[in-house]
Amino acid sequence: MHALQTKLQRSAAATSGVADVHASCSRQVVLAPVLSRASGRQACQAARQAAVRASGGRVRNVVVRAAVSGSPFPKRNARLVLEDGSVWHATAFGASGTEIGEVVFNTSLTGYQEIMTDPSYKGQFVAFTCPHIGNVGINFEDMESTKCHLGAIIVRDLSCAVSNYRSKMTLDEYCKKEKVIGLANVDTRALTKVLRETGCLVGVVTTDASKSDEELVNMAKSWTIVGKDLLSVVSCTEPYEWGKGTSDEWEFNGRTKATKQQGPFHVVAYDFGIKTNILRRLASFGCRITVVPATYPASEVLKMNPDGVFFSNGPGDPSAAPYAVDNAKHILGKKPVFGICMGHQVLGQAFGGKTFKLKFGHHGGNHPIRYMPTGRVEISAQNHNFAVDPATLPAGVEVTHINLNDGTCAGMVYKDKKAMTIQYHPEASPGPHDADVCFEQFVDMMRAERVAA
Ligand SMILES: NC(=O)CC[C@H](N)C(=O)O
Repeated sequence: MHALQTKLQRSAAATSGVADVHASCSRQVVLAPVLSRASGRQACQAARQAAVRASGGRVRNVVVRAAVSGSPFPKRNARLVLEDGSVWHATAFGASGTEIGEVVFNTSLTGYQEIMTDPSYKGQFVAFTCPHIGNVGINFEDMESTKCHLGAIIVRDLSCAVSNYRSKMTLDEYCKKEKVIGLANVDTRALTKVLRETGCLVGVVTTDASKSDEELVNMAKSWTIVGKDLLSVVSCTEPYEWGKGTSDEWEFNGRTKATKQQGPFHVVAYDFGIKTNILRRLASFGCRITVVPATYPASEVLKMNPDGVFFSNGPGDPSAAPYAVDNAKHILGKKPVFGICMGHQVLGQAFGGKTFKLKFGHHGGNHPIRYMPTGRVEISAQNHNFAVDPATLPAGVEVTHINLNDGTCAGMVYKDKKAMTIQYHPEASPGPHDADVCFEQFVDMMRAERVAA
């Protein structure tokens, strides 16, 4: 029996390319650890065929199971150490090393890839409340930027089998490629409860066993995201043109056609860490976009005489990039402007308002927003830790959108200055489409300006 087991093991290992196939106590059961290169199903199928062949027909009903516990990825230990002194032990995947960042939790059920490639997460670690992450792998179409800017991801259960027709690599492989540290087997529900109680905390993740917990706590205590200019870190360095819209399956409301016919509208977009789907949606609504670096002088933007200027999403503290606020002040009133997320905060400051840090921010795909002029409620995709304080805004600025979870300002219109802003993500990536209409409103502003001129 032992000999047969060994034979089964060896042949299954050789055929399936699995390094360490082993039989369990029942000789018909072969465990096939899922290699990152082969999908779980492929590895199991190959192991089954090889085992049947090797038994010379004696064992027909070979049961192959993907060996889930520990073996799909060589087990490496990791820790997340928070500034409150707590130590969270984890299994590492992705890159090795030590990183520091602010820990936020994201409640989206889908879209981990879009979240990971959103440059607004620079300086942060994302803990996913969705307990199962990695199941659809990574594809090449849903990237929100060319790289991963966040410092680490923290998950409850890393899916070892990938099942999606577009998947090109596993999450583990992607994290290795992008040098992002992954932490699995963390009780993300407990972690989220801590962050909700105490507010956002700075943390250190490490795969380095030589560092003491105390050393890591001190590291976490000595760092803050407040006051750090991260816009210029993630921004493009040279201007570039963008004209490609989203694919046809995005035309769910038939609205882009009408605006397209009135275009093209030339938009200059400040890249504070712009998400690609914002550019695609603007293009779908008939815009030709010139993307410029975060520090690009407003005078140069105005020289291009665009129809409108867009201020993008971006990471970190809006008060740490005074140059962006100065540029916005220079442009305000001269051209129709639209700001999303960081762009909303930068414009809020340019209007004369102040921003402040929320306790644990908004990160998810299910935040209800009320559009005040009509009372319509939108479900929105959100990712921000700072907010505009409406009490500091001058007369003339209308708060048009309210986050119904906590009543914070989620959108503004400053009619006299031809400005509109929203604090969340109408590009729906990841998230619902409810706010897509914002792009149309921006185009309407630009058209009205053309007519008036
Ligand atoms: N998505 C964004 O633009 C985020 C804005 C800003 N970094 C914040 O945390 O509030």
